[in-house]
Amino acid sequence: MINLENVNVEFGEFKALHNINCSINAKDFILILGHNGAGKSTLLDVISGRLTPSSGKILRNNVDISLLSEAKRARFISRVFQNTNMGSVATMTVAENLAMATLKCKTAGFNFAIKNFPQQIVEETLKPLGLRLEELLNTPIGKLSGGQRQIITIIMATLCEPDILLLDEPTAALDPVSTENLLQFVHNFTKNRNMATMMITHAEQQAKFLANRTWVLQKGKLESN
Ligand SMILES: Nc1ncnc2c1ncn2[C@@H]1O[C@H](COP(=O)(O)OP(=O)(O)OP(=O)(O)O)[C@@H](O)[C@H]1O
Repeated sequence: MINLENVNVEFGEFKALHNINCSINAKDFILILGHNGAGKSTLLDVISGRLTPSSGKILRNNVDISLLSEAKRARFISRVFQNTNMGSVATMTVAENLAMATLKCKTAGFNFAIKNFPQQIVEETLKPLGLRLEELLNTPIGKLSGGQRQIITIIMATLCEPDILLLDEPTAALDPVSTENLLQFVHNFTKNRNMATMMITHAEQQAKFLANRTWVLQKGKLESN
């Protein structure tokens, strides 16, 4: 589905990614491990289009997307950051944030989206979680706990059914119990979807039950693939 061919990323003299070759298939759950500065976020940056490779190619279904903008790739590649402020708006309610996320796949405006709030998100996604998040729809998202907000952010990132979900240390700001809950949520949420997930984590032991593949980056090189 997504293939990286001989991808290099250079910042001036410094080479952050060295000749990366890998493939990401539908339904893969790939853990990305590595020390600080190993190149993990840079790898997600180059896949999401935040960075353009210095050389090499990124293919989606055999089409070269290396020069496609981040905004255009967002239709099929969704990214969630450790800082939930980057994926949701604190002062807007949970419902407004979810409605806003539906706009990514439509041409309608925000007023239309909020007036036509998709109840199916409540019935099909929120209620089955059993976390009573549907009771918080009218609460500003900034008032939720870090774990609750991260769950809503991940749901928002997947409303347009991307091919691939990129999770950049989604548990980094969470306590151990919230980390367990979030990982369990991610497991339940991703397993029945026809979507690949790549997750950067420093919580390898806790997260390894999620993954069918584990990649380790070391000084910009992909050690296991
Ligand atoms: N815009 C940039 N300009 C120069 N160097 C950069 C830039 N972005 C990243 N780097 C360098 O590239 C290397 C890889 O950074 P990256 O953020 O990908 O590491 P990481 O594995 O995600 O680390 P961490 O676990 O600390 O988040 C680091 O040495 C970093 O300093």
